[in-house]
Amino acid sequence: MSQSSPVDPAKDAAARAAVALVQNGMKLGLGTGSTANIFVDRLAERVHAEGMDLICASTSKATAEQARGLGLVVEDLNDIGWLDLTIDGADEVDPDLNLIKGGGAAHLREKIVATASDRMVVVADQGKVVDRLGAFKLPVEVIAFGWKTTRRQIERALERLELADRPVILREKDGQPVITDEGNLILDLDLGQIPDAPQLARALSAIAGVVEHGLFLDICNLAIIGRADGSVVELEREDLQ
Ligand SMILES: O=C[C@H](O)[C@H](O)[C@H](O)COP(=O)(O)O
Repeated sequence: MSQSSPVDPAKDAAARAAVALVQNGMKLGLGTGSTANIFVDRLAERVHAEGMDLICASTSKATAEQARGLGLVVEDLNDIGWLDLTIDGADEVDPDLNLIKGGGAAHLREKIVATASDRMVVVADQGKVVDRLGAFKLPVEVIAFGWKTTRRQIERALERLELADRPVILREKDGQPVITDEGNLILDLDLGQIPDAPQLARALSAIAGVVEHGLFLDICNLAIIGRADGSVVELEREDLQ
């Protein structure tokens, strides 16, 4: 996180509230993206102020570099084994704490880390809260080999789910395909609205060439939503059942 640019107060409020959940000795998953980056900054401040002893697993090369640069201990998930808590951002959060993630192309590692954790907590600003998932284009990580065929299979699956003619777009940056940390491509599904997220998740996971989609269903335990005035609202799964 660059400290030269002003920190978004809503993201900062959520990040600070999340740092308070961290306990000494924890094995902690670190997310990816601008809100997760602020969390890592605030976490490092507390770790140094209090002499905390943490071991972190990162969801991306970028976050690992940031965290190590701030003096945090980052180890391979294989060596850590299981995590107490993961804190990560999200692109959309619905009322059941289902998420769309992957706007930063990191959702594959993010899902592995989140599901290897006792708890996953999302930090986000109010703008990420939606009634129904799908306005944010759903990221799907695919193998580069035969990716156009995989795209066609995705389009066919969408047709079967009565989501025909929704654009499936290869993500590019500076005119080049975005390559994930795992060396794959990202297809963004412009769905507008997702009527049945579990059904879509199953359909995408069944396609050869799809590595992972950005739907995080029944994974998040708590969402800390920051507001511009610096206040936060906490949405817990238990509250919603
Ligand atoms: O791949 C990226 C991640 O899923 C991010 O956590 C997500 O895109 C949210 O990022 P930000 O906090 O920058 O909005």
